[in-house]
Amino acid sequence: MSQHIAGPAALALASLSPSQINFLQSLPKAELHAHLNGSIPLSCLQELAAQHASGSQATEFQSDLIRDGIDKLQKGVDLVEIHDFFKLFPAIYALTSTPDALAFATRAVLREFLDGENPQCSYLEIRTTPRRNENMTRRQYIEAVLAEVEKYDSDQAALIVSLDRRMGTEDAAECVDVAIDLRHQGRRVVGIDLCGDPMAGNMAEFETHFRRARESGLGITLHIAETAANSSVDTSQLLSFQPQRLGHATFLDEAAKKVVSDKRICVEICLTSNILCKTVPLLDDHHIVELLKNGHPIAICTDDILPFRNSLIGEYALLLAQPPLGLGVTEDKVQKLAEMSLQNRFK
Ligand SMILES: CNc1ncnc2c1ncn2[C@@H]1O[C@H](COP(=O)(O)O)[C@@H](O)[C@H]1O
Repeated sequence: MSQHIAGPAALALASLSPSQINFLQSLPKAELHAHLNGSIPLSCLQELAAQHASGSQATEFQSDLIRDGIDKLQKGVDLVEIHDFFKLFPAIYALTSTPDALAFATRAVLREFLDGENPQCSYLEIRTTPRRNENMTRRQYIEAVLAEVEKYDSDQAALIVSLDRRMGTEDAAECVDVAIDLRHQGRRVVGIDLCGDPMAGNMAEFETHFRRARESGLGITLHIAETAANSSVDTSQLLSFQPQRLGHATFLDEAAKKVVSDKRICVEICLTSNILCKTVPLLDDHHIVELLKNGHPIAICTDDILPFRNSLIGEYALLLAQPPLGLGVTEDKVQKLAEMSLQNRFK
């Protein structure tokens, strides 16, 4: 594991015995909610920054943006609230703006999760939002990432294409078109996600895109009710897209909770992310407590290991560690949760 971990996951991990750590490392488990550009190892980003600085095209504005962004990530981000989180990405995006740089970053992310003596997981569904710029089309973006994903076995890695809540309908349609087309060609695109600033966009406009994706056999996962400000209308609109999985689902109202519970929709749980983005004050207040009590399907995930400085083993340590550092879940139960994550992968 090369990623430096810090914060709640690191404290929980440090409190475990060597045999508990061995237990967590040996558990087969799936990482189902990891954003590509939020999961780039810092050392890889620094290498991309060095290449960028030596390139002739670097403008002063971009160089300052990148230096400032890397500096923040290196020190460890301290978010006042979730909206600060999204401001981290322009610097990262400046470094992953060509197919080569994107492929380089994707290789590093895949290695981080899947390679080495103690890989973080046995199966990874990496997700990313296709960007178009002067160097690449959205299709070229997806193909650059997918080519790296497909270097791994189909039981190890797959791609989810993310739509951003801020996307216009034509851009969203283009992403879904490419995902469907690649899937029809037998390529390893397994799902469509909806992510981005939780307050942006009109979800009614996404209905047609998710219907088409569903009808083509792609899995659907949606960031939902990530902040207290997300409305019931927004939440019920998203549930009408018939997702198989939900990201965060922190602030579901009672009606939404009933739908999620009745349909046993898997919730992708990102403990460190929610605590650092301050949507959940303490581990004990996290909605995982209720989901665990109800035996609801969940998958433990990292979200963005670059800014959150966590790891999948660290997130599992938050389950196993004794309170107040962790939730004190038994090994038997942790094992079942790891199995559950594998059962909820997209096909
Ligand atoms: C903290 N919780 C979150 N909530 C919502 N969206 C998030 C997110 N974490 C990451 N993203 C989304 O993923 C993008 C980065 O990866 P890709 O460029 O797609 O690979 C971010 O720009 C944001 O839109």
